[in-house]
Amino acid sequence: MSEEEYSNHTPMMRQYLKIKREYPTTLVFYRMGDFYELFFDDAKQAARLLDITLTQRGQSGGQPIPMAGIPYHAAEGYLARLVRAGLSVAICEQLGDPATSKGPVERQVVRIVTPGTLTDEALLDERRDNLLVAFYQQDTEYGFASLDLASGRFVVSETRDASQLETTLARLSPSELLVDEMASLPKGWSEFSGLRRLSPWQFDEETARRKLVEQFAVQDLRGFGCEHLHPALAAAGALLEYAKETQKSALPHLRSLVLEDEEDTLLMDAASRRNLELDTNLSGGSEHTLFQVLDATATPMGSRLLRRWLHRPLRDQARLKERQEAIQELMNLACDLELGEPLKAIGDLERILSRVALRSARPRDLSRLRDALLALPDLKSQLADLQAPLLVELNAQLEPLPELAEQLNKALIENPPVIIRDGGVIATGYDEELDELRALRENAGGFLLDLENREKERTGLSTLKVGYNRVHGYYIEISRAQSDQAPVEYQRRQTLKNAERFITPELKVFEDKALSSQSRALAREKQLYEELLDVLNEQLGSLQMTAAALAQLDVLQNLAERATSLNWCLPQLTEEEGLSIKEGRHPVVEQVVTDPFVANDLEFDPGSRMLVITGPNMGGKSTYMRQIALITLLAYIGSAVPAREARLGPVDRIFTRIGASDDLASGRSTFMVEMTETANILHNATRQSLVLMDEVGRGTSTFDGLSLAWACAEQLADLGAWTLFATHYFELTTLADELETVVNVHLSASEYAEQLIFMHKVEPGPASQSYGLQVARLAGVPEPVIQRARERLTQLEKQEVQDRQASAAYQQAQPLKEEPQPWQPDMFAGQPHPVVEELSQLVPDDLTPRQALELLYQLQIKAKS
Ligand SMILES: Nc1ncnc2c1ncn2[C@@H]1O[C@H](COP(=O)(O)OP(=O)(O)OP(=O)(O)O)[C@@H](O)[C@H]1O
Repeated sequence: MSEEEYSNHTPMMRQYLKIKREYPTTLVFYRMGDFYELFFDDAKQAARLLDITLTQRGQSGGQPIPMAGIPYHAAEGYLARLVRAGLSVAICEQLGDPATSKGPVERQVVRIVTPGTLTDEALLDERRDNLLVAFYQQDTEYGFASLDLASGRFVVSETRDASQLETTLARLSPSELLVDEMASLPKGWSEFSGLRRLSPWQFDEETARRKLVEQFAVQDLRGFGCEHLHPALAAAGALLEYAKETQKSALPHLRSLVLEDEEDTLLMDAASRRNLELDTNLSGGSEHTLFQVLDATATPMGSRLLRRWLHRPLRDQARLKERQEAIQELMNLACDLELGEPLKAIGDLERILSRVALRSARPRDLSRLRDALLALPDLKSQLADLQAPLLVELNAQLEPLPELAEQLNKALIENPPVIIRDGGVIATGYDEELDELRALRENAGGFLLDLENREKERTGLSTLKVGYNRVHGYYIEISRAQSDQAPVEYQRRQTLKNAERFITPELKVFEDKALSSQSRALAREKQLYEELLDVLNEQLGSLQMTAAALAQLDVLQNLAERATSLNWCLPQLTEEEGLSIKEGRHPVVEQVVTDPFVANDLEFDPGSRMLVITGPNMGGKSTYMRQIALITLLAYIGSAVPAREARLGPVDRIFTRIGASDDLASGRSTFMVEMTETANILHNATRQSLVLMDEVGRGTSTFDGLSLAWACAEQLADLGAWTLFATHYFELTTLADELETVVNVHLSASEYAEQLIFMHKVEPGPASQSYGLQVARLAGVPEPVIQRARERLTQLEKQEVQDRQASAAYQQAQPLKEEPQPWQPDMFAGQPHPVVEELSQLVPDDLTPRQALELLYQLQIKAKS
C-alpha cells in the first residue's frame, strides 16, 4: 500500500494497518471495546472458518471495510477452532484508556496464539502432547528440535538416514512445523496446515548456539550432550526464537535440552505406527487402539508420558529392566498401596507449572498446585519402603516443599474463581492490608445503620434514612414534608417527587473510603497474586522435577495395574537372539471378540527366522502377526505383555507391510504404496528387525505378484530378519524346503455341515485348503455366483491334474539332453528366450500362473534341445 493510499484511511484504520503489516500471514484479533474485530481478508477467512457474519465497518480509503467480530468473553472457543485449522492469531489489545486518549487508543499485539505454542488449558487436549517442531537439513544431515511449550520439554535429534525424516515427523506428529524456505519435505507434509516456512537466516547455527546457551544460562551445551550437534541446534535455535516471539515473554521453564539418540530407540516407520494402530485406528479414531487398552493413568501428564513411551520404545534393556522391576514391585504391593487417589489429586502439575512460568496461571491452577503439594507427603510415605531402584530414585525426586505448600494454603481460598480480575482469590488472614480494605467495604452496612440512627436522634426527623444508588452514591433522604428542617451542614444532592436527598461531610468521607477500598482491595489482591507467582517461580526447578517424577510413577503404577487386570506377564528380556512367546494374545482384539480369544505361540530362534503363514481369509493371520509386533513393542517400553510367558532378544526396528490403503492424496495407488513400503523394508531391515509382511504382491497381476512376493521373502530370509510372511500364494510354502530358516505354519479352519469354523489356532505346516468360496458365502456373495465359482474351480483343478499327467508323460517320452534346473519364479527375468516369447502366445488363458510358468519352462527346455 502506497503512503498516499495509506493516508486516505481513518486514523484507526491506519493504526490497524500498521499492526497488520507486521503480521501478514497471521490473523489479527483487533480489540474494540468488548469485541475482537477482524478486517479485510482476515475477516473473510474468519467468517468462513468460524461461520460468523461478514459485515462492514464503515468506509476507509474510499472503500467499504469487510469486518467480522467476536465477543471478547467468547474468544477462547473461536481461537480453538482457528488453531485447530492450523492458523495463527495475533491478539492485539487496547493498552491505553479510551477516556483519555486523543485519537485511537494505543494498541499492541500481546501474544500470538499458534497451533504449536498453546498453553491455555481450554485450547489443549489434556492427554496429548502439543508439539512445535523445527526441522533443518545441512548437507546430508537432518536435525530436529521439538518443544512442548505447555510442559517445557525441549528435545533434539539428528540423523543421516533420509528415511528417518518421514518416520520422525510421523512419530512427533507436530501441531506446527517450522522449516526453512528451501526445505523439501516428505509426501503430504508440504500441504500440512501447520507448516511455517521461515527465512534461512533464522536457522543460523552460530546464533542458535548463542541463544540456547543464553536460555539455559550455561557456558556451552556439553552438559546436555548436545555440543557436537549441528543441524539439530540450528533447528532448536529457530524454534526457541519463534516460541519466544509468540509468547512475547521469556520462557523460564525451558531449562534443559534433551538429546534423543536414534541408537537408543527401537525404530518404527510411519506406516508401522499406523498399521499397528498404536493410538489412532485405521479410520482415524482412538477406539480399539493399543493406547486405549493401556491407558488408565491417574493424571493427564502420566497419560501423555505413556503415549510418548509407546511411540518411542527403547533398546536399552538395562533401563527396561529397571521399569520392569518397579512394575513388579507395584504389582506385588497392589493391595497395600493406594497411589491412585493421591495421584489423581495431583492432576496436571506439569502444565500448571508452565503457566506459572509464563505468568498466565489462573487462580485454579494455583489451588490445584496447592492440593498437589499437600497430597505429596502421603504419597512419599507410601513409597518410603519400596525397594525397586527406579522407585527409590523417583521418590527421592519428589520434593513436597512444605513451606511453599503452607504459603499457598494460607494465601488461597478453598475454591477460587476462574479468573483473578474480580478478586475473591486471596484468603482472609493472609495479608493485613487486604483484610483492612475488605473490612471497610464489608462494614459499610453497620456504619450506615449507625449513622442513620445517630442522625435521626440528633435531628428528630422521623423520615430520615440513609441509602445508596449507583449514580449519586450515598445520601441521606428526608421526606418532602420534613426536608426544610434539615440541618445546615446537609447539602442537597437530588430532588425527588416526595423526598429530598442530602450528603454530609461525614458521609462524603465514608463514601470516598468505601468506594476506593474496593478498587484498592482488588489491586492489592492482584499484587499478592503476582508475588505468589514470583515465589513459585523461584522453586520452578524442583517443582518441575517433582512433576516429571510423578508422571513416571503414574505410568509405572498404571502399567502394574494393567498387567494385573488384563492378566499380562512381564517378559524376560535377553541379549541372546530370538523371540519366544507362549500363549500370546492380541491386546486389543482380545478385548472386543465375543468368543474366547485363542492364544498362540511363537518360536523364533537362530535356526528359524521366518514363518510363512497360510490359512483362510478371516482365519486370524493378521491378528497373529500384529499381536507379535504389539507384544514386542510393549516389552520394549518396559511393560508386561499379553502372554503366559515371553522371552525376547534384541530388536532394533519393527517394520510392517500390512493392509492396502490408497494414498490418493499424494497420487499413489495401492500397489505403489505397497511397493514403496516394501522397498523401505528391504533397504533397512537387519538381522535384529521384526518384519511383518501381509499378502505382499496382492495389488498386481498374480504372475507379477507371486514373483515379487517370492523374491521379497527370499531377500528377507537372506537378511535373516525375524519375518512373519502371510500369503495366499501357496507356492511360497515350498520356500521352507529350500531355505533352512523358513518354517511353514497355518491358521486352521474346518468345515462342518456346510459351515466354516475358524479355529484361530496356529498349527505347523502349510494350509491344506484355502476356503475362499466358503468365506465369500459367509460374506454374503449371492449363492448363484458361489455355485458358478465352484464349477469353475472344479474345472480348473481337473485341468491342472491333466496338465501334470501330460507333462510327466512328455518328459518320460523325451528324455532331456540338459538336466532342467529346479523351477524358479524369476527364471524369465531379463531377456526372455525368443522362442519362449513366441510360444508364450500359445499358452492357454485358464492355467494358474504356476502352471503357465512351468509349461513355458518345459517349452524353453524343449526349444533349447
Ligand atoms: N486368536 C484369535 N482368537 C479369537 N478370534 C480371533 C483370533 N484371531 C482372529 N480372530 C477373529 O477373526 C477375525 C479375522 O482375523 P484376521 O483379520 O486376523 O484374519 P486374516 O486371516 O488376516 O484374514 P484376511 O486374510 O481376510 O485378511 C478377527 O477380526 C477376530 O475377530
